[in-house]
Amino acid sequence: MESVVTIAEVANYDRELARRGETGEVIDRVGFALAQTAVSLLGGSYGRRVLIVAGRGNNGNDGRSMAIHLGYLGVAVTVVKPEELESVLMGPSPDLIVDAMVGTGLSRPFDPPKFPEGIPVLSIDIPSGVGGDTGEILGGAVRADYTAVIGGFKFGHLFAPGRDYSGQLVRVLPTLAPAVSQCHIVTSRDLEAVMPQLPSDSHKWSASVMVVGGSPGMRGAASFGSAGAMAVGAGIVHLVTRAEPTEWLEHPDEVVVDRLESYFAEPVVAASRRFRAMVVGPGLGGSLQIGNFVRRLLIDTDCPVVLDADGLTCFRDGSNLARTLTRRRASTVLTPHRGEFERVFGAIEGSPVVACRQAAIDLGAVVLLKGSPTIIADPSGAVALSAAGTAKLASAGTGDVLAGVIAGLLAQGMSAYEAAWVGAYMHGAAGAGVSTGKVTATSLVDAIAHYYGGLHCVASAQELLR
Ligand SMILES: NC(=O)C1=CN([C@@H]2O[C@H](COP(=O)(O)OP(=O)(O)OC[C@H]3O[C@@H](n4cnc5c(N)ncnc54)[C@H](O)[C@@H]3O)[C@@H](O)[C@H]2O)[C@@H](O)CC1
Repeated sequence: MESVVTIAEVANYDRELARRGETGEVIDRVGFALAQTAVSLLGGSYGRRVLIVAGRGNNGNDGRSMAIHLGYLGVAVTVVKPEELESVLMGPSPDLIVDAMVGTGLSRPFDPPKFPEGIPVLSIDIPSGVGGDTGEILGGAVRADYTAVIGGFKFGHLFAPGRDYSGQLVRVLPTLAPAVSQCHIVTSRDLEAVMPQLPSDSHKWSASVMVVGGSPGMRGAASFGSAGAMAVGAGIVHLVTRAEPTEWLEHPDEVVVDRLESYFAEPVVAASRRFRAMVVGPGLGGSLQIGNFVRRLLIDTDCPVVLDADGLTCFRDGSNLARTLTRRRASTVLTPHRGEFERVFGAIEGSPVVACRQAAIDLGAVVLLKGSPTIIADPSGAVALSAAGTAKLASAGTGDVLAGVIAGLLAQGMSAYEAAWVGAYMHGAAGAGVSTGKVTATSLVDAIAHYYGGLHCVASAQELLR
């Protein structure tokens, strides 16, 4: 996984470089790498003009170092302070403008100078004016066509609106990142490394999933949860539901439907002993009686649970949920979208990463906050971000599919944290690959099955070669 660093981590790292007397040497390496990046963007150096707008801190120093290396490469470079920009723009037009005004040291609202239209802009590290920890714009910000990310990604590259100001991200010296980072962005390579391998003598109960959801008139959500689990290799899925039998006539035969006669938890707890993972909540409804039913399931069952939708929001405050989860004997993954998260934990002020991590620590459970990117927090403090996906995924039933996918992976023995970040990435990447205008839950299930199949082949081949 690629690391994502906080501004405090970068500042500590920079202080450590200064203490060791290595700042100058590092800035020289950064300048060299930035010059190479610019030349590659310009398609050469001969006859190219670059204008660098440099501030007073190390972001500006990166720009000044870049200027020296561009000069060695034969590029005509001009370095100006932000306040001098207007006067140099009277002369010949540059082929590239470099924004080296403020990087991670942004400390007050920024007033961006006006750049001429039609000339590409490369920001160093992060566009000036974008908050590194949140992606918020402080005052105004530079709209970059490219951002040369130095060392680790910053949250501001990944969260809107900063993401939309960053343009195309280009990595520069990726190893130049603080070793302490607890946050990573998931890539497809990470999935190949952790795909579960079921033993050759496995049978359908080796990866069995129970979905508890659906209610009269609310059949779809639980059905999509079941299909999601099947798509990633669950051997058998039992759906336990209060929905009317007539609502199941068109249900796929692979899923066994068990009718729940009342919201009395004991029979479900007894039946759950045969299963390796559960999804609790999609389409279940939100009455007090259902709240008590869900609480009993969480306390009395022994297999990992994905708590989704109504299963989550029947806990109207986080402390009640925390009390219940401290009595659980197995792992739990919570999968709220922002509205559900705020209903249970209160409004998110500032960084959603900080809020999600705190919720995971407080609950001792994995919390997956759906969004762009999706944040997956482990109680240890580790955080993964999944930026895979597309706005087309915002359609009814896709969240239920995700809950089922995570349960399918849990049933194959993955840890709660791994199953959550793998599930989130697979869900987003498969959805992005759907070629139709809108991703329906049904088309998403097919795409995930296809994606999972491809990954599984790679993982099996690697296993054979070991
Ligand atoms: N580990 C890393 O990631 C490394 C980072 N380096 C660079 O160092 C940068 C951080 O350097 P600094 O900590 O010196 O901080 P910056 O250079 O990003 O910003 C600090 C300077 O900007 C001014 N400033 C702050 N807010 C402003 C605003 N709104 N309007 C105008 N001026 C403003 C401050 O007065 C100060 O002069 C990174 O973004 C990166 O470019 C590299 O040079 C070395 C390694």
